[in-house]
Amino acid sequence: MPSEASLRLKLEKKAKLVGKTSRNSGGTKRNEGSFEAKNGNGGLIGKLKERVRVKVGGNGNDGSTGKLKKRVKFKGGEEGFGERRNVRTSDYSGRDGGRKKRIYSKEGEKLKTKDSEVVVESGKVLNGIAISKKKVSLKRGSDRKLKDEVAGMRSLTDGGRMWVRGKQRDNAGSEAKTLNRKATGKKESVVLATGKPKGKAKEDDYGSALLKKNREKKSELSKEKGLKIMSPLSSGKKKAKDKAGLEGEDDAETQDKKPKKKKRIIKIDPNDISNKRLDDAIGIDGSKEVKKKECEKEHQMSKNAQFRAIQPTPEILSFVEQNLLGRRRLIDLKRAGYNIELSAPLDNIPFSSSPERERIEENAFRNKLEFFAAAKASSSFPAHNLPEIAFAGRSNVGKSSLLNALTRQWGVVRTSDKPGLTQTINFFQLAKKLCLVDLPGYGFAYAKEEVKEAWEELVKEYVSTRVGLKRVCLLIDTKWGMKARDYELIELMERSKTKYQIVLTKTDTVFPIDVARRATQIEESLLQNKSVVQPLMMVSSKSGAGIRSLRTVLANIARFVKV
Ligand SMILES: Nc1nc2c(ncn2[C@@H]2O[C@H](COP(=O)(O)OP(=O)(O)OP(=O)(O)O)[C@@H](O)[C@H]2O)c(=O)[nH]1
Ligand SMILES: [Mg+2]
Repeated sequence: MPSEASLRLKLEKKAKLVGKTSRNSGGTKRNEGSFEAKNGNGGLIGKLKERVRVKVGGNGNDGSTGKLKKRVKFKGGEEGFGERRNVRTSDYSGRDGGRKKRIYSKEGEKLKTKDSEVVVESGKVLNGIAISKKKVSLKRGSDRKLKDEVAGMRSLTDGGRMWVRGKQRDNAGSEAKTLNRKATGKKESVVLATGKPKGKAKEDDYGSALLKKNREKKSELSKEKGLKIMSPLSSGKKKAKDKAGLEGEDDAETQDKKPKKKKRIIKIDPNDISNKRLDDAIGIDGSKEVKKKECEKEHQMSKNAQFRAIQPTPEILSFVEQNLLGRRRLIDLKRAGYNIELSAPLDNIPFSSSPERERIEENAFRNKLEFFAAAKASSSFPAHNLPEIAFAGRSNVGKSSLLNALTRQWGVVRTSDKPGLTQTINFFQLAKKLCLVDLPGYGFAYAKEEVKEAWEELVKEYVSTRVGLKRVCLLIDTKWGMKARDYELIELMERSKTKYQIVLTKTDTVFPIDVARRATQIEESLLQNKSVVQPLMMVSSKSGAGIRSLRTVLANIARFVKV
């Protein structure tokens, strides 16, 4: 019967195989068969299926003594098997013959045998064989063949690719090439690198059959998964190739087969108010507030940059220099002959000739400054029988101080570094010649909102309705410039056709160039205004700079005004 004949044939084949295996374990033949590799001391048998088993004779010529098996597990590379694979190798020590042992080697760990040492250098390699890793170093010359066996194992696990290291690279490499060529042919064969330059790997029926089977299985797998089987070792090189565009046709096909990732496009529904978008909400860390602050800072910076870009007119620059306006060192003033012990030293007129002094003494400001009325409401304003000059401006700008500086009568008008000291309209007269009016300030002040509003209303009423008001000195802090409330008052005075003159105060707090810049800036901003009186004045009640000039300008009002 044909079935009996085939059974008999199979039995005979098995019997043959058993005979060969026993010969190999004895170490008499070397590298015979694709799955057999032996060194001088022992045998190695590798089986590549889903698992690869390697037996290495640990000590002595009898390979049977070293039968301890280890299991090496590694994951297939990205383009590799795509599944876990097990590799079994024997323990190099060979002491615990026949007993299986699972060893997970770590990086740098040395696996010692009696005659050899295997060092795993890096990575996830879990055994001294280090199939998927870079370097396996072996010590002692006698174990060079073991190294070859390891290389042979690599060749197996690389799916037929030869991987030979060391001195035998050239020879073994050539062998590998030959055998690879064979493998690509119709008759598939698998070869172990023997490590012997002169030795030639021979095919074994059993081994080749196994490998063929294995290859078939792999190819089936790869077909199923649409992936090319590659070892983890070769995956790096493969990537490099991919980059260089050296991909073969097969690879290109494989790439084509890979499903392309679809880009997720998130559409925002403008009508959806269920969830606020990030832009609409204040971040948990207050990012919106931070952004706002940054914007403000940028704006501020740009404003400063704009201010620095102002080119002062030559007239203003010369005025600043002549009147020693701006921040000056007291030592310089002392050297120039000014008495810095006195208030407003620059108004001392130390080197003035007597006619000059007389002229100053003659004007209205030489007279005694007298307080005569205070008003909290328009109804309590005093009768207007003198030409009036009012001093308006933000709180703490230096209105009261300027009155003292102009008359050089310190202490008549109360001043304070606390904004909001003057809370009523205070009327002062200079010997029945001139009336000076100290107005409450507007803007920030230490007072209740309703009280401040009342002041503002009172000031607005005064400057727009007061009969006999000849000029309003609108005081602006040189450092800060014009603010919104200042423009508000200007608008009001423009409407009521009240004459006003801009006076920059506290010029001693900034550099001379900045005094000139501020003056130029304000003059330019008020070019269209009709009620503004030129020139713009610059003073410092502290240093006395510019006080004389202002005094002269204001004294002229009194001189030419007939009440
Ligand atoms: N450095 C400097 N400080 C000044 C100058 N003029 C006034 N001050 C100071 O500024 C502060 C406010 O001065 P005041 O004259 O009270 O200001 P104000 O405009 O009357 O203030 P309110 O009455 O609150 O509206 C005081 O501490 C003064 O010493 C000046 O020209 N230079
Ligand atoms: Mg005041």
